Amino acid sequence: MTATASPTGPQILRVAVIQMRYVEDEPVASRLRRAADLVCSAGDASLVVLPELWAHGGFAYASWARHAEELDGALCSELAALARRRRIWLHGGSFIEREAGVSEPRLWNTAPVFDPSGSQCAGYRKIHRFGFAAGEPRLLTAGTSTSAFDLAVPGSATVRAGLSTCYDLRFPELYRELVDQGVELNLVAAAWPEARIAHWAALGRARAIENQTVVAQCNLVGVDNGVVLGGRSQIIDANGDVVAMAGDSEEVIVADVDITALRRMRADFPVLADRRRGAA
Ligand SMILES: O=C(O)CCC(=O)C(=O)O
Repeated sequence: MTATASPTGPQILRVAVIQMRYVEDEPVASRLRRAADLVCSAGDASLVVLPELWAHGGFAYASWARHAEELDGALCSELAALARRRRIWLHGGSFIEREAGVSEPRLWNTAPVFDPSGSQCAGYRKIHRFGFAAGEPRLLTAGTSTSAFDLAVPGSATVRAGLSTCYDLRFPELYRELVDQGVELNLVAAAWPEARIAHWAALGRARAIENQTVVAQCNLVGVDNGVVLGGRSQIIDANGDVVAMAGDSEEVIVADVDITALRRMRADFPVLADRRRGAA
């Protein structure tokens, strides 16, 4: 969190969302260099978010097994070093994770998060796999647990962030679980196609409004295995207002998220307290 906060003033978290271009024939190492340059271009943002499978391809099914890495592999090590060098919280988007230490390893679509010391402070394996009978359900194992972590910066608020990936956005019950864990900020990494970009925009606002959380959605642009990726990354406040939005090219969007305003809004309009579980 960049934050300037005094004990009585607003507590502000500066969030940068890296809407990266996916280039099909680019080597993974070059994608990593470009991602690092984009992260460095995010200025003094305290939290930087990368998209889903920006290094391994959201629809590059044929090369997933070849590119898959273990949690302590080269990709995560580079991201950890980057977080440490920049002294930022870095959401690494996601990568194809290979199970360690077995002869027939499972693969997951895994989102790693690093704290400013470079330690991995959270990880999330995508629960809802996209592609129906093909794609992710055929090649990947589904995650089985939600993931949230506390972003803490001396002199400012501690904010609990929840992790989800792309297709997860269509499943509101996941976000209810996260809000029950105290989540105030949802980070969504995606490789969301242009064909359904209206859903991406609307679902992000719906998740923000119904859970009274800030939502930061980070998408790719470019073409992957014939799928045009739609961009339109957005940062939405807990009232459902879009405070930053990208277009359909590579760009970095930044917003100052006001944690004090989020808490005040929840106190003044306490919808979540009126939930009637099992009775509705
Ligand atoms: O739900 C959608 O329309 C897109 C989801 C997707 O592309 C994904 O989860 O990779």
